[in-house]
Amino acid sequence: MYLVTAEQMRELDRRTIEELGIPAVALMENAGRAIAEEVVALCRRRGPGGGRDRGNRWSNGGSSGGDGGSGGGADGSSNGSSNCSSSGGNGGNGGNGSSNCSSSGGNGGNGGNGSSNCSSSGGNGGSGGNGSSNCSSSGGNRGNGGNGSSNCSSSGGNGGNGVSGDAAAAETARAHGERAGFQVSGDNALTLAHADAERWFILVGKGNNGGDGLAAARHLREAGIAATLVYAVPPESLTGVAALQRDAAAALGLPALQYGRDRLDLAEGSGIVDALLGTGAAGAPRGAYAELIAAANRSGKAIVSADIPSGLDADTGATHEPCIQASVTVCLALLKRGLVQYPGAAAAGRVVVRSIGIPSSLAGEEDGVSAHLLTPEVLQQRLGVDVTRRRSPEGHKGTYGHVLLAGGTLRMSGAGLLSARAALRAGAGLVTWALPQQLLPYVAGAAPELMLAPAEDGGAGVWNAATADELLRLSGQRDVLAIGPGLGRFAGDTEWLRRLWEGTACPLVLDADALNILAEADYSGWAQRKHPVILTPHPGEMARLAGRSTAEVQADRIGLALAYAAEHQVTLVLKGAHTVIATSEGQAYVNTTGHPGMGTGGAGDVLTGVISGLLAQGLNAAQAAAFGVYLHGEAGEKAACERGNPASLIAGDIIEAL
Ligand SMILES: NC(=O)C1=CN([C@@H]2O[C@H](COP(=O)(O)OP(=O)(O)OC[C@H]3O[C@@H](n4cnc5c(N)ncnc54)[C@H](OP(=O)(O)O)[C@@H]3O)[C@@H](O)[C@H]2O)[C@@H](O)CC1
Ligand SMILES: [K+]
Repeated sequence: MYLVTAEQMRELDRRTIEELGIPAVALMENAGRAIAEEVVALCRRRGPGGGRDRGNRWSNGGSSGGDGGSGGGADGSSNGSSNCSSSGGNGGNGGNGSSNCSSSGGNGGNGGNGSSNCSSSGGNGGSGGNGSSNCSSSGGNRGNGGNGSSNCSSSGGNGGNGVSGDAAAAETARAHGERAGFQVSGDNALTLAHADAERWFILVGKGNNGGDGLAAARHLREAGIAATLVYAVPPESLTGVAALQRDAAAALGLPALQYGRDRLDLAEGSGIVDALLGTGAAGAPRGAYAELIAAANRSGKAIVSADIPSGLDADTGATHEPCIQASVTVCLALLKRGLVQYPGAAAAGRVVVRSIGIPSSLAGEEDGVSAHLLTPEVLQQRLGVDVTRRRSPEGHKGTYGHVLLAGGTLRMSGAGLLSARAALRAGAGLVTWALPQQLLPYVAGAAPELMLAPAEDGGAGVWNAATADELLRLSGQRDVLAIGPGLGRFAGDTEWLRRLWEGTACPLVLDADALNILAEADYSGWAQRKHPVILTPHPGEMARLAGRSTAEVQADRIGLALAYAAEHQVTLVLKGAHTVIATSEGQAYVNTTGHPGMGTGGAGDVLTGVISGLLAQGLNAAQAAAFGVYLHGEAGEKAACERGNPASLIAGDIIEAL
């Protein structure tokens, strides 16, 4: 999934409108419809008078899709493309071809062959037919969809067999005197059982984001939901397509208030659509915008944001004061970078990316588009990683490479051990841990699979500058050198690192104190390396490397990581929630795996080991960094789950979950 800046999004809008000839108002119409569908989906999830429903996950695609697994488990295995979600009940079986199944309270039916959308609310979904089929069931049992194009819905009772496009079958039925069951449904995505209990305020800004909100208001009204417009500015000040939407809403008689002129209590509604500011926002919200945002947050009502939460910097994820705290953000066309970096990711709540007619293939043609959400698809298709980690039947330990790790001191021996063990679990054929000699009696046998290479330490149990010779010799027969976990600082460490940087003919992974050494050295003057370098700083280490404050690093993680990687020709792994991987060629990947329980000592050492282990197996720097981060986060999730309470997670658990 692409991640774009506001500037890149504007360019894609422009090309869609000017080069493809798709009118701006059509895009806005689609945007409004998508927002309305997500409001309806939220209303369905929480039920009448429900709570705020704040979540935090990304999903892609159709209405109400992707709210996986609250309650029953989705049984969504299907061939082809399938989105299954289940809330309270069991998701049905996805059929062949494209299938969207959602179930709320009941059992989802079986998706049929071809394109099938099945949703079930309170009852059991039936089987989708062959061909294109939309089935929904509310309160009763769903009938079976027929062949051909079929729309079936059932409310309260048992659905009959859906009318199908198979004329011959219908004719046969008539010939046998049977009366075909007949079902007509409305627009399921905009159907809400308790619509009359809902009253939404639509906060409308001056620009196109406001236009999206106005279009959404009309669609909500179609769904039977009362929608009241709240203009932040006099409606007359809207221009262009937003003004068209204003006029359409007025012609339909949608009630409209103007902030500051009319009485308004947002707490009187059941939810709020935030269409104040989008990608055209500049700086902190001003005047009526700021006051409306603060009032919306105070109201305690669910907020659905159009495109981005108003008050968020769409590029960096920084939040201005005030910034909307959304339950759901309906991100339009392509995922904005600011929605995947904290604190923006928290302000956005659950992010749903909805297509509005801007082809994502246009993004692929743009040189400037350089960031992606790190998903299994991106790993496989963009980075060419075999995510199955398949082993060759003919393979042996020599096939999977040899890691040399330099780290650990008497007081920080565990960091080296964790890193070395993680390299083994990542699949490296062999791992040699080079360590100060004094450590040997304490760690020998701690991990029998490891090879140990004691370095002369003069009895002090710490590293010294003279060990560079031994490391250079050892690295000659190894596939990767990782330096840093538990390394500590020592006299002459800058020169020591320079010799290893310049003298090793294999990829280099630098972490922890190796990064601190680098931060103090002017390493741009060191000889250029033929083999790649991966740096794995946490925000504090990144701040030292870049000569910034930690707050500055966190304020624009993607931008800074990209700039640093390009300037220093390294692959950079900027750790933290939603770790950023930036390559020297200008590609950034934002990780989607991980768990708050991973904030524990040694987790970073484990990551260094995993990345090194992957490099040893022949992955290139971008592949190893990205896949390593992904696997590390996934293992953390699994380990946190196994522990029961994430606070109990320790770094060793992550290794065991790999
Ligand atoms: N282009 C398209 O075809 C499509 C675009 N789409 C949608 O459009 C959105 C982008 O729309 P946009 O460019 O009109 O900007 P937007 O964020 O609505 O508002 C800018 C206005 O707000 C004002 N303003 C700015 N900063 C402010 C502040 N800090 N505090 C207060 N006011 C501030 C500023 O007014 P000014 O101060 O300049 O008078 C300016 O006029 C995008 O996110 C998506 O939702 C979709 O429909 C798909 C098709
Ligand atoms: K918004």
